[in-house]
Amino acid sequence: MTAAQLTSHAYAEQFVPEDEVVEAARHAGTELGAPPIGTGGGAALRLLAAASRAQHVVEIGTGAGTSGLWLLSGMPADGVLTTIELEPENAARAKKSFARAGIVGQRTRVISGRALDVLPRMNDEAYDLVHIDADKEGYPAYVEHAIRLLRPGGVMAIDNMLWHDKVADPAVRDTTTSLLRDLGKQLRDDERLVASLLPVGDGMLAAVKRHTGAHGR
Ligand SMILES: C[S@@+](CC[C@H](N)C(=O)[O-])C[C@H]1O[C@@H](n2cnc3c(N)ncnc32)[C@H](O)[C@@H]1O
Repeated sequence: MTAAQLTSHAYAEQFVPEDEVVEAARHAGTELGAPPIGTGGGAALRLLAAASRAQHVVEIGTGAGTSGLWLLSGMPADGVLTTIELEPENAARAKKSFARAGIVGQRTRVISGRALDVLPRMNDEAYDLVHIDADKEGYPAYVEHAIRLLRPGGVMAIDNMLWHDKVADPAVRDTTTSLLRDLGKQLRDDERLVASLLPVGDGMLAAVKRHTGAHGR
């Protein structure tokens, strides 16, 4: 990247400012070792939630609640976020983040547990948006659950799909980078989806689940 491109990228990342509750959640996430979504990624999540009028949202990987706060700010006022988190300490901090933001209790369900234990209990085609931001080795399985959970026209958002600039470099072939590179291409070519890799934050792959039979090409 040229210096001008770097400046534009940094400008875009900070374009939508975060409020102080989001900032505090982001710092808490970093301290807890649960890397929070950045401001650019958060603003993109808010956009996707608003554009899809996401009433029912699932998140895999709550952290300290940074991405959840962004999602909630784009959802309708009575929308419900169900977010799954392995570490009880992170889940507790996320609940605090949501309370600090004045989110009423009925709007969030923070489920403590392993995503692959929780997801199979969730209903098919009952959700408008699924955000995936947890352990990378779980991503292929989370994606399949997300496609099952989404209504036709629903949106999937997957964080870290550029994986610290390693995915774009074909010479980098460690396990996580290869997994994310392969997964991105697989989703790009998946007939069930309309996908785009957005260069916000660490890379957000966003995809809409097609209506059956609507290939539109
Ligand atoms: C990158 S952080 C999530 C950051 C969060 N989305 C945010 O913006 O603040 C990943 C989170 O996924 C959680 N996690 C890791 N493996 C998990 C699993 N198998 N099931 C559920 N959560 C998991 C971690 O404990 C961690 O809090």
